[in-house]
Amino acid sequence: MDGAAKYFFARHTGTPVINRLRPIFRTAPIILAVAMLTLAGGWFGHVLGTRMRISSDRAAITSYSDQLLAHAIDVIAETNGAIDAANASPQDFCSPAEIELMRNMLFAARNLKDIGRIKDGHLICSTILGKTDGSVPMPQGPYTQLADGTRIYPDTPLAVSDSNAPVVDRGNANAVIDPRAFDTLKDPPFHYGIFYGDVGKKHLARIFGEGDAVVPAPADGVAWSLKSGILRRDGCSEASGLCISVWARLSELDAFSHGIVNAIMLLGAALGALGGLTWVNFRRRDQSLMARLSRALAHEELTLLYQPVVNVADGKIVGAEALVRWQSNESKGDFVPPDVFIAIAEQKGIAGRVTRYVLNRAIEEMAETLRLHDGFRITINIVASDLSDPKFFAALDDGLRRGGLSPRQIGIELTERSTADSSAAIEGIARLRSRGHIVYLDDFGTGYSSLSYLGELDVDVLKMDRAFTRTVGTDAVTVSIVPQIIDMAIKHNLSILVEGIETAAQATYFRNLPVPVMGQGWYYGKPVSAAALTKQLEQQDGIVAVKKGRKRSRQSLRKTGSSR
Ligand SMILES: Nc1nc2c(ncn2[C@@H]2O[C@H](COP(=O)(O)O[C@H]3[C@@H](O)[C@H](n4cnc5c(=O)[nH]c(N)nc54)O[C@@H]3COP(=O)(O)O)[C@@H](O)[C@H]2O)c(=O)[nH]1
Repeated sequence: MDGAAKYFFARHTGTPVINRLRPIFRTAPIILAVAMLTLAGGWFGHVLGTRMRISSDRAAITSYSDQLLAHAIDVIAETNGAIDAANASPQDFCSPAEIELMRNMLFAARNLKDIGRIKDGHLICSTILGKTDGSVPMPQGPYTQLADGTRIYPDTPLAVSDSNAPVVDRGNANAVIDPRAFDTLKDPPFHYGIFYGDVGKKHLARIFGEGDAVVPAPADGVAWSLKSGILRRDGCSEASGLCISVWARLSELDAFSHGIVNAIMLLGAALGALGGLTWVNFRRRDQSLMARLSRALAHEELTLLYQPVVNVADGKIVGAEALVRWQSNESKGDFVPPDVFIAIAEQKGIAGRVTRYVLNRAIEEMAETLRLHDGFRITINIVASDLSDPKFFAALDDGLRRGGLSPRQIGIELTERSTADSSAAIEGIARLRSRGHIVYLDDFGTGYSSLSYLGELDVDVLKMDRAFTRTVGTDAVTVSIVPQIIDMAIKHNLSILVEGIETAAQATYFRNLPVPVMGQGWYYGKPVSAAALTKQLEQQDGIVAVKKGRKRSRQSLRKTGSSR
């Protein structure tokens, strides 16, 4: 295809467009997720901030309401006191002596404007007017009458001036409350209404405050409401006969609390964004690790080390565990620990590729040694998914055939974790054993299964986790579990491989057990290369491979009497 044809083909199949859109498809969901988390964080911050702000606004309103109530109690006490004293006056009705008496009472009061005597709906005398001609009528406006005969006239035009004030009368006396009695307590943006009367029967008159005719709801207590951006508190006290309503527009309340809400909202948004970016970062890191691992497998960058397994009785090597190593070429030769990349490979579904890689490589590197050392065995670690993966079983068959090995020479290690789905594990283990492989239960005792669960898993060897080995010779509580695990293995007719033997004392402890055990650990040898392990075996068994594919043992050579 020439250039023009290629261009035509590409154009008409839409490839360049898709290629150009690909980064958008890839990044759009990430941007969307981060944006959503940012918005969710902001929303959460806003809700939290608003709650905090409302609770602080409530505290401010409550404190203001308490001040008003305390003052209202004084005002009402003075009013009632003056009316009662006038009614009980020992002087002649509206005599100069009685007017003098009332004037003295007025001077002593701080919140009253006038005190008077009334008869037949007319003011007969008062502290300000003195004795009238009897033609001054009592206020004609609406009033609230209480059970004891008290009448409350809210905001009444006064006879003595052109101002309005609340007037209370009872019996033959009345008192005019100073209309500015609450002026010193005015505190914008708070608004208030002060009601007096019979709280229990909700028979109340507004004596002060703004023209909100709504009578507070609670008989004795407090009610809050938030409507149309107005926060309102209605509080009543039956004992004083007073109800105080205080309200304020949220938008006018303390600018500082607005600042707090905004700050918390921004903090929430920032935390949401941070969470989103961290998630993206982890995802990218996992994905890039995954992509690198995939390339490393394709380029055969992963290597193997082999850790000797010995017969504890005489220290002779009877096997080795293949352990994968990854020195990533792409990140300046960084070592990535196997438990890290195996876990991610398992999550992303490519752990099976690692298992098959390790199996193939181990057979490639160790087949000759395995053929020469009859009782010697290499074990490989597998993951849960391998137990039901046909590719794994095919790779086993293929590897054994290529290496000319018997299945007993390739042992399979699976962890307690991979046996958690017990029915698949039981089936997989049975399949491996029926093919002649020796199956090891790794990390035994670390928690995924109980000791009794062992009976269900038909394995050959129990690998006791090094967490228990470490306790030998110490006072750790778990040391008591070691004999229990050994007993359990004996009871189930299992061989025992003790992991992590690091000291001579530990080696002695396991050597002195009543049953023979295998051991693995730094005391016997750290993981080494295939060549180093082969050398150790050659030294141990006196067997060497003859170069260029002619493989014979010294022993067999000695037996046939031939020399090199
Ligand atoms: N599925 C696969 N899992 C694998 C493979 N290769 C390794 N692994 C698993 O990764 C985990 C870590 O392994 P590693 O870092 O290789 O550590 C092994 C030994 O080096 C270490 N060890 C051995 N002896 C001692 C000792 O005396 N002290 C001590 N502190 N550590 C010691 O133990 C690890 C082997 O453990 P185990 O497998 O339980 O026998 C580990 O879980 C590996 O299984 C792989 O190819 N596939």
